[in-house]
Amino acid sequence: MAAPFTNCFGSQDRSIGPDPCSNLDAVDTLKKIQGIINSYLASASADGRSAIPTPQLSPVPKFREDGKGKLNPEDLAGGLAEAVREDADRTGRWAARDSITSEKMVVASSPQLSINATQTTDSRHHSPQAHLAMSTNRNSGAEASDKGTDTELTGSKMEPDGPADQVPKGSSSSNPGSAHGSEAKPTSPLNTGLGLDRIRRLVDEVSLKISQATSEDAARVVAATGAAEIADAVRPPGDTILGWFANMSVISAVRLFLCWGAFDLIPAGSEASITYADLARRINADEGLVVRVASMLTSSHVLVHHPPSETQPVPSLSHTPVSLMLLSGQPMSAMFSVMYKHINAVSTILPSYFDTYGRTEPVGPAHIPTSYLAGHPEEDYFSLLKKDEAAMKNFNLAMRITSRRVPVTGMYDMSNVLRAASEGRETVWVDVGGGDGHTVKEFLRAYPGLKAEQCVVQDLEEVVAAAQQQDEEELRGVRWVALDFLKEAPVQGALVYYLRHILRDYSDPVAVRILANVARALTDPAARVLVSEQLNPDWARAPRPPPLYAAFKDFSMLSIGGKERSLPQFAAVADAAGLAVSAVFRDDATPHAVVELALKGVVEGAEC
Ligand SMILES: C[S@@+](CC[C@H](N)C(=O)[O-])C[C@H]1O[C@@H](n2cnc3c(N)ncnc32)[C@H](O)[C@@H]1O
Repeated sequence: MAAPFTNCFGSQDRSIGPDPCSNLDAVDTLKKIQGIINSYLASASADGRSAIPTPQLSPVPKFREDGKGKLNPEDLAGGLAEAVREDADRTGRWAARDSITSEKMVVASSPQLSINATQTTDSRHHSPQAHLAMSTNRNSGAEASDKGTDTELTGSKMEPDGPADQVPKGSSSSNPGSAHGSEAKPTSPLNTGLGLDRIRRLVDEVSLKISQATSEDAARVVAATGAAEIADAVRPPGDTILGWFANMSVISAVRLFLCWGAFDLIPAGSEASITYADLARRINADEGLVVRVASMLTSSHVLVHHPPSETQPVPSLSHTPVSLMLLSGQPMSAMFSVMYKHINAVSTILPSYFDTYGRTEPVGPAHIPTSYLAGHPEEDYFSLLKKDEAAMKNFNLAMRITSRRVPVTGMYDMSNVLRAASEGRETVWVDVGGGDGHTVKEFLRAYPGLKAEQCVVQDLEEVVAAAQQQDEEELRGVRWVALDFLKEAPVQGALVYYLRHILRDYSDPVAVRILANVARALTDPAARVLVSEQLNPDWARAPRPPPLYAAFKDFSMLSIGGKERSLPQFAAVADAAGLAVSAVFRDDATPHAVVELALKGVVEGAEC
């Protein structure tokens, strides 16, 4: 590993943030949140129920089954309870299996799944029984930890039974893990999510997770996620839906300001602002219209509103750290355009897409929602992108976003890589689908022992040509090689083949094709393929719903025919490509991980 340094949390920092010891103290912030929640809890009714009223719904017929008429909700609660009990049993087994995961695991047997490259459907065929038997790697050198697959809050594995108030009426399940020792209170499905137990549990979870965070950045992610979850638990249910409308309006206003170039016209200095009138004049719009659109952005804290004052007699607008990320040329601004298309624009055609292709997961690479939206369903995502230079440029810029939620370095144990580099190995690192080289750059920065000359970046011809033109100083010496990873093997003989955010763009059959091509380049038994992506639990059987960020990333992948995967799903595609999982390295604040693969037969215990 690279020389660890001690951060303000007194432990090895695993994140490369601009300022891991910034002024925000996540622990203090959490204490304040706790104070607010505690005063709320103190004011809640004494019978243990939330002070938030249960919504009064119209008496519509609810549970119909094949036209056989209404089911008795009481019976349903009993039936549900039974189903939940069975599920809890299964869940318990899965949680137990997942809880033996450690920083580094060795696959002791190959997966029970098989996928062949011509298969046309994917995850629905994955048997829940498919699993990997795992044991702690004696060579890892990393302290074993019982982290669950997700370390963001909702996905945590701290309490496998899930919140007590998610147990439907009639269930005998109790809540032995509650920090308060309270028994699960029977609730009707209508009351789900409104109980005090859930709030107490969330507050405890946030506290615990923050105390476990290894860096300020990681603590911030956990505190922010936790605060949002607590807010969700406290919020009156109608407000939740009204909140969606507000979010839709914020997105629409951001898009208008981006299209009008309005963010760029606001001066960026800390004291600087622009009057509404001046902004309206410069974008050729009515001032009244600008005020209405900008109000969405000031009320959502994207921009700051300055009322008339003695020094500034006319009202004006200024930037926040959020709007500064939306300036032209900023990766997050470029990502907004990508996500707007993948999520918002695609949502307008999704029902028609599934009517046309059937309600199945897209298998791609062609006939995916984004190509259907573009009116060229026969094209795949990247072929369409290649034809639009501006869109391609925007996409590559978007890939550069740096966020603690999508880490690059800090997860993988680089000892072997650095040893090979110091021994003068010619080709150490090949970044397959490495774009403009921004991830290689992060590795070169974080691990000076690795030399640019020992690295190769491979991508589509157009992307490589554009990257070479940029001629970035930090990337001088890196070898650029054009390749189509759907058809060709990368350069042979490297120690590491690194695929970050590649497999998630594709369905299983296509992912197998890519991995099989990479496997053909592995000439050295020590060679490893590193898949750096989100690692999901089996969401349908997980004790808790996924973290919102994890869920949205997977959902947005649907529009390009891709998906985020669980470890058994990664193992299955690897197996079909002649590879096996040799180790897993998890991030400490997000579900991101590096899944290490080796040729089958060279991994300890793996079947040939
Ligand atoms: C989602 S981006 C990931 C980029 C980079 N690895 C990262 O983590 O930011 C996918 C990358 O794969 C490249 N790509 C797409 N199709 C490809 C193909 N058939 N052959 C080679 N590269 C391809 C894209 O140009 C893009 O750079």
